[in-house]
Amino acid sequence: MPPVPISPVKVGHIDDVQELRKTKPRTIPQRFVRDMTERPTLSTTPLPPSNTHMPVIDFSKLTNGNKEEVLSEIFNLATACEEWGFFQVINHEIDLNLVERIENLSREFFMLPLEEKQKYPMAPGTVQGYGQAFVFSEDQKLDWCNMFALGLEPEYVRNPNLWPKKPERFSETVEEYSGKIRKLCYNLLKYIALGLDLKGDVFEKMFGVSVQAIRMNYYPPCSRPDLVLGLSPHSDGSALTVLQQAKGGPVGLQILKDNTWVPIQPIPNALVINIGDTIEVLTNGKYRSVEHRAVAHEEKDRLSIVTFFAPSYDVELGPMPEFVDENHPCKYRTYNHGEYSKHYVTNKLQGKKTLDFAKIQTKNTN
Ligand SMILES: COC(=O)C(/C=C/C1=C(C)CCCC1(C)C)=C/O[C@H]1C=C(C)C(=O)O1
Ligand SMILES: O=C(O)CCC(=O)C(=O)O
Ligand SMILES: [Fe+2]
Repeated sequence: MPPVPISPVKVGHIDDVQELRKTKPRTIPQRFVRDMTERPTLSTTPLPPSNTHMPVIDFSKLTNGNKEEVLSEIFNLATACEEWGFFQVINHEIDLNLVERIENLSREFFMLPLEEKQKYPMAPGTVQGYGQAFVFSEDQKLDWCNMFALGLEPEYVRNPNLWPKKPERFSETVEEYSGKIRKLCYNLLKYIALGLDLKGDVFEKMFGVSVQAIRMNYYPPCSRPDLVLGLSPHSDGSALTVLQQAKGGPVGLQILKDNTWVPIQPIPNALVINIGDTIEVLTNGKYRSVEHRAVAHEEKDRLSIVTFFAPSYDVELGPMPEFVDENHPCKYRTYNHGEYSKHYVTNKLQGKKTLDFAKIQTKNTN
């Protein structure tokens, strides 16, 4: 009898992008070359700042402002969530030394020899460890990116075998950083709730022990950034995502706004926050998770550190009654978040397609 395959997912050979880059290939391997319709726009003519500068939220005004400042910043936050689905947070109260340490350690991790990183392999069809996530077939195009991801909270999403021993203090720093980001997420959810005229603790109570995961994305330079994508277009399956872009990197994040891919100019020391699919469902689409992607750069590498913050897997979710009435019919069914997570991580990143899982299909009457 032939041996039983360990994983039914056949992904073919996945080149390690950093190693590939070292060989300075004259042509980009076909598996990374996108079809014409998917290739990125790397416009050299700058868009007006009103398009590329996503809203900025001053967190210190929310936590320490006078009554007027608090109310006005909650209003700005609500507008950012409704009109952009993305915003940058300044004065977030996370020690800049910690922000710098996690950045340096992440970079040191990616700079380790391949054999060291491969001690923590991302098995085909899974999302934790070192490798490339969301690849499910041999003919799927690959992203110009190496990833390292870890489940953090609750205990049931952790895989202790994937926590690296090198660089020194990496794991402790991930724990320290993630504790602070968790607090920031709970705080942001409180102000998002208040901006929606809900009780401040509604999401914290609803989410149970929230799921949290971290992913470091390393995008090496690419001789033909016009042919590849750093990260395929997707929305995040989380409630909130927190993105830290390493200092000195090129513009890489693009968000789909009014059908145009808009490059986002990083603000030094700010964190980028985006609304995930969970908040879209809970608000019945009032706040939407926005499709985004990353592009590569010809000369510069780029590093991003991403936290996904979501409800516990046992939570049942659906649109909250406050957002459903005769003018706003219910757009999503009620489902279990654990099942949504499973669906999300077992499908390739493809715009907002994953959310079809929850959408109530409306009949086409034409
Ligand atoms: C692009 O999105 C992701 O990589 C991602 C993965 C997160 C996860 C891990 C890296 C390990 C632990 C499980 C978990 C699925 C959270 C996105 O996370 C989103 C997607 C869902 C669903 C979610 O809850 O967060
Ligand atoms: O690197 C980036 O800017 C985007 C990362 C991202 O969207 C993700 O990891 O989900
Ligand atoms: Fe994302």
